[in-house]
Amino acid sequence: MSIPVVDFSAYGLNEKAATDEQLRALSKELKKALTEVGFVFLKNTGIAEEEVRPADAIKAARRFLKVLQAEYACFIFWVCGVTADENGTTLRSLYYPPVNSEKAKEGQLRCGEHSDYGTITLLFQNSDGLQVRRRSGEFICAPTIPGAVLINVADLMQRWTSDQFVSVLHRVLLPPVGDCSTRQSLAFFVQPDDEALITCCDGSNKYPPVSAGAYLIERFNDSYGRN
Ligand SMILES: O=C(O)CCC(=O)C(=O)O
Ligand SMILES: [Fe+2]
Repeated sequence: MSIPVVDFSAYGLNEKAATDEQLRALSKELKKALTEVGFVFLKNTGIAEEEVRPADAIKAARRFLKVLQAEYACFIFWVCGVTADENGTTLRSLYYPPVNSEKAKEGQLRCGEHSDYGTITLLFQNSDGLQVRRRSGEFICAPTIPGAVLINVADLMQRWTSDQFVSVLHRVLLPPVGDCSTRQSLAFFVQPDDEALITCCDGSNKYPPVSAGAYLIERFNDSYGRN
C-alpha cells in the first residue's frame, strides 16, 4: 500500500469556503489516511508550487485541521489559536549536498529514522529518497509528486487522538550510486499555541493533559539534553 493522495481542491486556498458535504467527504478521506498510514499527499491545495510562502503554508495547515474538525470536534479551540505568536511552529529548510554513495558507510542515511514532535508537518520536497514506515514495519517510498504537499501526523497529534492517528518513523535514503543530485526540502512543523492544553480527544485520559509548549520543550530536552 502506498501513501494516499487526496484532492483538496474543494477547500484549496483559492476557494472561499467548502460546503458541509465537501468537508465531510474530505475529512473521511483524511481520517482514513491518517489512521492507516499517518502520511497523506494533498494535491490542489492552492499553495504556489514555484514559491512556498509560509503564510500560505499556515493557511493550508489551518484548513487541513479545520477539515478534521468534521471528525474531531476537539480541534476547534486549537485551530483558532494556531496563528498566535506564542507557539513553536517552525519552518525548516533542509539542504542535502551531493554525496558519493559508493564511499558511504553501511546503513548510512541522508536523514536518520525519526518521528516529528508536533501536530502535523507539511513537507515540500524536490527529489525522491524519503521513506515512511508502515504499521507493518516495512518502509515505503514517498515519491515526489509535482505540486502536491506531503502531510504527516506527528507525536503530539497521535497523543491528542489517543493513538488513532499514527505518527510513524520516516527517513531519507542516500541517492543511488552514481547519482550526485542534491536534495532540498522544506518542513513546516505546526505546533499549537504554547498555552493550549492537549487532552485526549476521545475523553479517555489515555495520556494526561499537557500544554503544547511544555511538551515541545520536554521533547527537545530528551533529544538534545537539558540545559
Ligand atoms: O528531508 C526531508 O525530507 C525529511 C525532513 C524531516 O523529516 C524532518 O526534518 O523532520
Ligand atoms: Fe521528519
